[in-house]
Amino acid sequence: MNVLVSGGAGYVGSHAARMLSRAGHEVWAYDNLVFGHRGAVAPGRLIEGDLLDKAKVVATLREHQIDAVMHFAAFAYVGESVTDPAKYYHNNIVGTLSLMDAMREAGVWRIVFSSTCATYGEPESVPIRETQAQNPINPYGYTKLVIERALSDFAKAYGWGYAALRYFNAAGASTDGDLGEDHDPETHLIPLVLQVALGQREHITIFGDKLPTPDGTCIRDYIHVDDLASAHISALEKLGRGTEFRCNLGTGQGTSVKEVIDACRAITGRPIPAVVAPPRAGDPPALIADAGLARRELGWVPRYTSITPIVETAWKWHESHPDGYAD
Ligand SMILES: NC(=O)c1ccc[n+]([C@@H]2O[C@H](COP(=O)([O-])OP(=O)(O)OC[C@H]3O[C@@H](n4cnc5c(N)ncnc54)[C@H](O)[C@@H]3O)[C@@H](O)[C@H]2O)c1
Ligand SMILES: O=c1ccn([C@@H]2O[C@H](COP(=O)(O)OP(=O)(O)O[C@H]3O[C@H](CO)[C@H](O)[C@H](O)[C@H]3O)[C@@H](O)[C@H]2O)c(=O)[nH]1
Repeated sequence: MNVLVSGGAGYVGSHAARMLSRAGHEVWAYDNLVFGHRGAVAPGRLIEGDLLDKAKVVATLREHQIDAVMHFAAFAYVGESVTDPAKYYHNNIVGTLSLMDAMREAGVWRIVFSSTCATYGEPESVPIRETQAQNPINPYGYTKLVIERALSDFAKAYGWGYAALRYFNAAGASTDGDLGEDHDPETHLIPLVLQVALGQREHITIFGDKLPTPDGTCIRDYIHVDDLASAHISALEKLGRGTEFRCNLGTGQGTSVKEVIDACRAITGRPIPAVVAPPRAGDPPALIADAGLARRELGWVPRYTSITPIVETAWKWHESHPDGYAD
């Protein structure tokens, strides 16, 4: 297929674009480079543009005879979405609806969408199944839920085929160390811990150590970025007219903040000072996917099921790219 990857110069999108291309698809990344990196995209495959520039999206879809869109482009800082919700509603909802209008105009009806476990809000129980209620507790999660709903309506009314993939915590980097996580500002746990290992930060702050978990720190389900990418390709290949597919992408394994830090100490061999601070507002103590549906429906099996190999790939990237893509 000819695939347009929105946000293809970003962290998850760049890994997916490369895997798509290696699987034999023709791939173009569409990114405004607000957070993306030129160096994360194969030469000649980056189209610089904004989701909100509908005319440019339509022209791009037509010029490259696009069959499907993988839609990663969004803003994704949970905290900022609370303090500046307008920015999130505008980019993640208006921007995505503009992309969807452009797809209709160009006759493109297949889309794989980056959703999030943040659409569940405070989980009713853990592990989280797709049947749980979705009650997001921040604007970021709500913007993603709105698009899930819009996609469902488009599937019913216009015969679109879509997959909304609810990632848990994306982590790790490509095994060859060429692609990795480079966010500015960085807020995610693993890159922050590895920046401490590199001497770029003095310590890692643990947000709470008296939570109702076995070691008192937050538990998350870390899913390798290449496993996310392979799930996207499996989902894409499954889309027919009217297909509606919504599923979690996680390993089903929980890892605590302390366990992540210990894994980073063991892998880097460097001391990583940690300081305990109060819990971060809105952080549920434990988020773990029930990952059964993706396995059953997509035949998808994550390659990375424990934190050690995930951190090993992340360390390979951070050690060889201490300044990220340096662009
Ligand atoms: N990283 C995670 O743990 C995680 C978890 C759940 C869901 N997600 C979702 O996955 C997707 C990718 O996340 P990421 O971590 O790779 O983020 P990222 O910021 O690295 O990538 C997003 C890319 O989209 C681009 N972009 C943003 N707005 C755009 C616009 N209006 N027009 C064109 N390009 C635009 C940015 O420049 C960036 O390159 C996001 O939709 C995010 O909400 C991420
Ligand atoms: O300096 C830090 C940073 C994080 N944490 C903890 O580490 C865990 C992971 O935090 P991240 O910020 O790496 O990830 P989140 O779980 O907050 O966020 C992820 O899940 C969200 C849904 O809740 C969104 O989908 C978001 O895009 C995605 O990165 C959390 O328990 C957090 O409290 C720390 O202790 N110290």
